[in-house]
Amino acid sequence: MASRYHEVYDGWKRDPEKFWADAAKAIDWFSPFDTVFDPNAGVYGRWFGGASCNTCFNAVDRHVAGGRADQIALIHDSAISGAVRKFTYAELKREVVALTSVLKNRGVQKGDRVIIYMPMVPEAAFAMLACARIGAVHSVVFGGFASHELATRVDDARPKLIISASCGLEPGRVVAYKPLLDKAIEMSRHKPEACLILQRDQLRCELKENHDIDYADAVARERAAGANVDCVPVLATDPLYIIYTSGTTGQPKGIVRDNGGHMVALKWSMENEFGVNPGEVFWAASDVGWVVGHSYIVYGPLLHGCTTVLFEGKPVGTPDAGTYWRVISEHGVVALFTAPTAFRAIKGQDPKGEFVPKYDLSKFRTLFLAGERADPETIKWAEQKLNVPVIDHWWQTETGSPMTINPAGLGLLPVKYGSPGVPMPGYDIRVLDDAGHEVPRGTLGNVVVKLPLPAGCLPTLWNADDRFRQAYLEEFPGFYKTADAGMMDEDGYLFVMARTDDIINVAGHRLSTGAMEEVLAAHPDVAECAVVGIADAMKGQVPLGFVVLNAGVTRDSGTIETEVVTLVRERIGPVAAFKTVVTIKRLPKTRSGKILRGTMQKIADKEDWTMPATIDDPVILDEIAAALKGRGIGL
Ligand SMILES: CCC(=O)SCCNC(=O)CCNC(=O)[C@H](O)C(C)(C)COP(=O)(O)OP(=O)(O)OC[C@H]1O[C@@H](n2cnc3c(N)ncnc32)[C@H](O)[C@@H]1OP(=O)(O)O
Repeated sequence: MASRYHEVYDGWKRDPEKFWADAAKAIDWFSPFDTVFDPNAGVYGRWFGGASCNTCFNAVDRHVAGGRADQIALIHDSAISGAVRKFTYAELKREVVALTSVLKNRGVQKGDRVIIYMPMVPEAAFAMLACARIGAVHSVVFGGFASHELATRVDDARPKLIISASCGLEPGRVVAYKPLLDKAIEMSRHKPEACLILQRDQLRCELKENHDIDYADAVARERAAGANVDCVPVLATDPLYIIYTSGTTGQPKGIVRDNGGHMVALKWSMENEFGVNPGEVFWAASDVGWVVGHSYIVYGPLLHGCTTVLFEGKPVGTPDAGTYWRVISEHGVVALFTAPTAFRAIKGQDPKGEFVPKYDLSKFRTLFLAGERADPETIKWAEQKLNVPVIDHWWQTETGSPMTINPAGLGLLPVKYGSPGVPMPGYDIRVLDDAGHEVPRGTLGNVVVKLPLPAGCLPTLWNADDRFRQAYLEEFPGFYKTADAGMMDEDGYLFVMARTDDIINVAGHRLSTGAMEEVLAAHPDVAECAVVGIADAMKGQVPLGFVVLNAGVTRDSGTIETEVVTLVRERIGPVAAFKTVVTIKRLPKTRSGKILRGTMQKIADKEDWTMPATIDDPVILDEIAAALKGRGIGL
């Protein structure tokens, strides 16, 4: 089929308001919008001002009323425990209504915040939808974060209630969530009024009297009492959720997502970008704690009337490299969205793809990869083994849906390996030099988006308009700064090469090296430190720490390094994958005192580097190279 991409994209460019007004027809509004886009509202404008709506209504209730009551809405497939649970749209509604009633009875109202700190269980999705149903603002915190990170989010979001679970399941270990939650609440200045705890059989936990509520008991009580809570009308511009993402310091940024624009953008993307039809099975193998989980495990598929798969497992080891193919065949998945790391892991264990023919993948049409750079070898391997189009695409927590993709629903364009595709309607993507001038096609520069951002993107940061302006809008006036560096080719395909800030991407997880440095610096024996992201064949990048010890420290440096690694795991969490610290005598700096992290990374990655003209003492770089060689790095 010839691609309609150019026609659709040009149509958006000619008349953006018409484009979004047409897209908005796919959503059921309680009352219509006054303006499609109001440039004078908010920081850079707001979408669908004046409209009232409800995201839970569109994701659940309208499907029940509209003939999908008996269609499976959500499949929980736990490759770790072996359990599979399925919920029809009618059952999903019953679960969500009962939970909403629990929240309501605990005094949770429109505008209140609720933190959800849960493993990959269906109750995490119920919790998100229950908040949406009464207009409460949820903030899901990824389970791989430790107490300190959770506490930071508690203090910023100030939740009335926290919904959590007794434990999560990782391969070979049960992760006790409750002690992490209790410690976070102990550390935070803000204290939630109560915690609703889902007890899992693998590890039950003690509940605190007058504070912790048993999730199952509370929901069962409401169900027995015949609870019924209607969807509360909220403004299209009211926040649906806050999702925290790494900033350049230890203080994460609270990305705000509104109700109206978010629904419109996701519904459009499901059909036109992912090429999926209502009633089909869509699987995003990510975590509800990440934006992919919000957009493409929960909201996107449900808004579109699809069946979504919520998978608790890993691409390998649960139990083998055939797990993904088992899930696709067992549940009739038509499209899978995952991170390239997952495919590198599968390829590493099953290079010949011997597990693939063991399963019936006849319904499977498309593989989507995002979250980190997809290397061409991995894409080609997946194409060859699966015999379906493999679509790399690019977006951010901030945007909530793809900025660039090869749009399956509009008809695929030719694939260019190494490129995550072409800009989607709403995104006028430019590449600028550091002075803000557009560079010629094929030239590397700062990737930016001309304002306004489209429906579904963040309107601001939670309680931090100024930080939003400063972080995203000030450096290139009139544009949103993606903080990615890349280039656009003659055919309008984008190539994304690197970050322009201190964020690194570890297995698709966006992490701040600045936040890690704050942890290293907190060790009593550390005088100075630096963290850089170095290349890793499996995870794309991993962090590498350097520490300079305080004068007079006589303790064994190996012991201190182990303590530093433990500290990062305790403060940030296992997801940081922080495993290596090298003790050095001095850090290389410019004469003005700036640490030469870029040069250190190049030495560790054995890339070409030139002696920085402003370096204070060039000999230090030899010391670094020697220290790294001693650890088998940069050889
Ligand atoms: C497009 C917009 C975006 O970019 S949104 C972000 C998209 N990113 C993603 O969806 C993430 C994709 N990555 C993954 O799903 C995983 O990394 C995959 C590929 C499955 C590999 O998982 P895994 O083998 O656990 O490695 P990892 O690097 O993720 O984990 C490192 C350590 O953290 C742990 N961990 C992970 N998740 C949890 C959790 N929910 N609760 C507790 N612990 C967790 C892992 O067990 C691992 O621990 P350890 O160091 O091995 O002890």
